[in-house]
Amino acid sequence: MDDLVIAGQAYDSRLLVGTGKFAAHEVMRASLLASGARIVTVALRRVDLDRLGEGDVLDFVPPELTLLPNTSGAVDAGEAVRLARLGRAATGTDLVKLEVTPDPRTLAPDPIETLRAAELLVADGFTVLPYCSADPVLARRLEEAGCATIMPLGSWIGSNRGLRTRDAIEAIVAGAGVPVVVDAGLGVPSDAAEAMELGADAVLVNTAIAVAADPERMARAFALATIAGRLGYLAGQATPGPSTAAAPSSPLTGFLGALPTPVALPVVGG
Ligand SMILES: CC(=O)[C@@H](O)[C@H](O)COP(=O)(O)O
Repeated sequence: MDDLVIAGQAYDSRLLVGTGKFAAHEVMRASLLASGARIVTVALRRVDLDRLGEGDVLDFVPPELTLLPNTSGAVDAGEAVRLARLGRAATGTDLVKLEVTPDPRTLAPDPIETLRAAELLVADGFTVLPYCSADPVLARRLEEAGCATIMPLGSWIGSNRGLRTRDAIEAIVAGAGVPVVVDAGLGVPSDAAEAMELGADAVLVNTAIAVAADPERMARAFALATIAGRLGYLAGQATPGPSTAAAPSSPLTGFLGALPTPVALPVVGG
């Protein structure tokens, strides 16, 4: 058993999946199932409450999965809090993925507004999972504010540029007392493995799965990569050697030294 535990709740998958950008709701549903994810995030602004039960995106999220509404589109703390409260009223969950992204070009999270919103939402009884810059000081402040996880970016949302924040993620992991979920920009399964090998507790992937030629297969690939990276981390990695010298994998001296004088091989066929 190696469950991901968030706010006292155990999940047997360390891959969280987003629901945007899929060509069709049916493809999304099949991909969610293929990913093995237990937590699925949905943008509250995409949910049409009047269409629930009539083909809204939420109708295609398998009911056994935990819904993590997000405040995507919010540009300041006030808007994020309003969206979160609407989401809670509509879905009945206290979980919220806090996103405050005022810059339309980078969708970079606003650290000050994110922290402010986190404080307000925690005080209001939410379980807050904040999307944030890869900044160990901010991560500490969010944790102190009562956030249930820290969700630093790997690279810009939707960029598929991989783990550009590797060093900062390592520093965050080293100091965090809550799960660290690397969120955004993971473009290929090996990016997820890399994040997990660094010691991240989980990863969140949306675009790379949704826009793949075969989203269902890509979802499975991310699932396996997440597991592989986690196992690699738990197994304890070897320290990299210097770039200028090899270290033989087989201890040649001991083996050759133990051999007796060469033996004459029998001649076959004449
Ligand atoms: C779906 C979500 O909530 C975001 O965190 C984001 O969209 C994920 O990033 P990628 O789309 O780059 O995977």
